[in-house]
Amino acid sequence: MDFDDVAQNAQDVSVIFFEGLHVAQLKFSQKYGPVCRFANPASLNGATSWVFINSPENIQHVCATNVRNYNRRYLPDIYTYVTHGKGILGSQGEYNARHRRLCSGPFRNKWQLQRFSSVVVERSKQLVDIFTAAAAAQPGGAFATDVAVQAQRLTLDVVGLVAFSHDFACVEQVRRDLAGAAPGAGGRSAAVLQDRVLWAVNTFGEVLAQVFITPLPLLQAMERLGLPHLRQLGEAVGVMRAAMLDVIAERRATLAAGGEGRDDLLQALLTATEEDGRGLSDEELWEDVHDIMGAGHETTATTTAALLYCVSAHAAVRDRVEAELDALLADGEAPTYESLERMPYLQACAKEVMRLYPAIPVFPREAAVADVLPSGHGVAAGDVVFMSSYALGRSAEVWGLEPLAFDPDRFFSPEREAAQHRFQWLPFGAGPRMCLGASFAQMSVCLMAATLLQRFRFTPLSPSSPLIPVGYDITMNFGPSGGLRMSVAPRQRQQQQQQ
Ligand code: HEM
Repeated sequence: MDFDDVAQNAQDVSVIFFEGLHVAQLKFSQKYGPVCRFANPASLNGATSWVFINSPENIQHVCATNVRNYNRRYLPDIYTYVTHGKGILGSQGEYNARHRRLCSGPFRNKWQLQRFSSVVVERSKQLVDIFTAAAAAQPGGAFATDVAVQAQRLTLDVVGLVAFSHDFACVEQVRRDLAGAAPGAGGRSAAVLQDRVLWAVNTFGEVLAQVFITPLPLLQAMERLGLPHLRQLGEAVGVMRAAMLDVIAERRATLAAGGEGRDDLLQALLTATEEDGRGLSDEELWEDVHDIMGAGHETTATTTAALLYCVSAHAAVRDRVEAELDALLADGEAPTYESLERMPYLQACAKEVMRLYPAIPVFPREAAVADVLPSGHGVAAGDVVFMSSYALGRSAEVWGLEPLAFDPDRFFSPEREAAQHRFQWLPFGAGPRMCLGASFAQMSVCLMAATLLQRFRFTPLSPSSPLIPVGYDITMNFGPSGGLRMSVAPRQRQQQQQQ
């Protein structure tokens, strides 16, 4: 079947470049239907065309039925430039599959997840204590803060502890922040940065986003000219690499001396061996741990912040979440891994948040050979097939009328959930390159939100609209509204309110 040709006029190109691929994908599906072909505007990687698909049936074909033809993730040239095909995110084929196997173990294993859940809850409780003190210090018993910044601090602590038992102590920074200085304005506020490693983590993400679709020859020219972007990127990678190699050397020395190991990702990787008995080199180890931190930190933070916002901005939803938490947990009792499954409504809220605000909005693949999609549209060898959880999540064809309404019952009502296609809710992507931290992320987001919503009521200040105006660089951010500023006040348990 021919494409109802072809999205490539100047207006369409400007949507891609100025509004982003995720918005383009949504707009093109509204304008041209669920499949459209786009002559590659940047000639990246020599691919012939970009094919945008936005229907669960076609996505199922690419990510499951004929996945062999699409098992290469399309990677912008900057990835190859930085990672040289190493790490999990920037690699392909057998290297990627091998490293995914090694790294995903701890994030799937129930025992490890349970252990990681205590890290999440302990650090969230520390934040609760800090918030409680900050509220008590205010005459009105409430204070205002950028919840996106605080969620970023919380998740950076959690991911550091879980990945390599390093405590960034960012949550402690919240205490100092609330005691005096004005709260930071955005997700990457300078106030978050406590040491050079944190500077490096954030600079890495920022610069990567700035040169995201710059083709390789241009990157090489920028390097020759010594432009600041790439110099900063190189410096950030150098700082992260040196810090991580120190941690690895220290841990290897402890193990060699018969010292006690740790229950973290690094330990799992240090002791992992391939069938041929070979372990990972230090270089391979640092790339993998770095990727897990990079992929897991901001994604989990922004999702948690968006969840706190959405629940708080919808009074009826907030009342149901509070009722669920108060019925389940006694006064002062912290949520646990086990109690999560008895929070179906909060879990439904988290899913609804990820439908509207997926932290990573697109997941592209390259076609190895020519193929025909279930819709009858042809794909040529080398085409890049773009799929977008953002466009899928906001599609009226997929979700019915009012796709932008925040309605957690889509995932709470068994009948409504049963009517959904298996490939229509995909915030973690799908297929062999799907997010390997999905279970850990869902658990962390819900446990952090439960610990905070159990004790506080959040009131959105800025923005205050039901729909959050989000932006995307590599991952989602709240730049368009300058953060997620909310007032935070301790709340009474619902039973107490009724007395
Ligand atoms: C709410 C939080 C998160 C969201 C929404 C999210 C989403 C995603 C998405 C959409 C992808 C690309 C999938 C694809 O191409 O099909 C991805 C990849 C990845 N994610 Fe996550 N992620 C989250 C948290 C995490 C966490 C906590 C970790 C680590 C513990 C993690 C580790 C990874 C890794 C390593 C990859 C690359 C996989 C590969 O290239 O083979 N993510 N994530």
